[in-house]
Amino acid sequence: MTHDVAQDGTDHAPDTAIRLRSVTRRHGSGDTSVTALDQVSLGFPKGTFTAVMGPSGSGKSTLLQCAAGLDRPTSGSVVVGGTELTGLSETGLTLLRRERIGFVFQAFNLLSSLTAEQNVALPLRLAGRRPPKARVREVLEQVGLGGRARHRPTEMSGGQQQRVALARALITRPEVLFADEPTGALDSRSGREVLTLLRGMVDGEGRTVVMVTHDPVAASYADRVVVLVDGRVNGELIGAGPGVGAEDIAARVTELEAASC
Ligand SMILES: Nc1ncnc2c1ncn2[C@@H]1O[C@H](COP(=O)(O)OP(=O)(O)OP(=O)(O)O)[C@@H](O)[C@H]1O
Repeated sequence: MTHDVAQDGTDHAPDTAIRLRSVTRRHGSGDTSVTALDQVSLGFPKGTFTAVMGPSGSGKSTLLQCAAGLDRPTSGSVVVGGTELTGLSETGLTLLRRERIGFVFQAFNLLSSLTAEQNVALPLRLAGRRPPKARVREVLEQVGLGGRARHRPTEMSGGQQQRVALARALITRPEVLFADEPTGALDSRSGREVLTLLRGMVDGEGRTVVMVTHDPVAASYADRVVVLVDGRVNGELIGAGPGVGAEDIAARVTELEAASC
């Protein structure tokens, strides 16, 4: 897909949620430096679900962190919904993350002293906004936890906690949802529930989801699988999509991982 990039660096591709251009992320310097991402160029079309796979240490989390404005590339550019992140101040990045991006992590990251509804309302409170009760209830219902609003994380299963984390990510109606191993700590049934919800956010609401996973079953919920090896995109499966089995994905990802050897 081609499109124009204006002189001011804004990205006018209306159908691209995130674009990475030649993104390199190096840690450290000199002989001990590690290149976590090496000239990665990728676009994530709006309303699609992408899984990022690859061996341990291949740069998957770094890719997610750079794309989400949680980490800054050493070089290259990241554009989210037309906004070039590399030019933003820390405050600008914080605001963008708060208003336009949602996150879900393997470890849920809920505050244990708060109830489900208080956890869900937190992003709005942090933004200085009064969380509308109806909206909090709506997102909790969306993830199937309408009856658990007053429960604390310790009173919920792992799958329920991850669904609270999902509701918290959705409260601001983000354009893009990033998920780093969202099912990594869950049993397979709870994992499937979370993946079905992620899929629904793409199909039902047109959101863009980017998910790091080691699990071909999780990847089988995505439209596309990007395979990273040694910080580079080694290939991708387009139209991975629902209907393509996890075994097929596992086999094709293994082939793509080996292709650099
Ligand atoms: N803060 C850091 N300082 C130094 N090296 C780092 C740092 N963060 C990541 N790295 C290195 O960058 C490379 C990519 O790490 P990253 O966590 O992105 O990989 P990953 O594919 O997500 O791995 P895993 O599947 O094991 O979670 C690895 O070699 C890692 O050791």
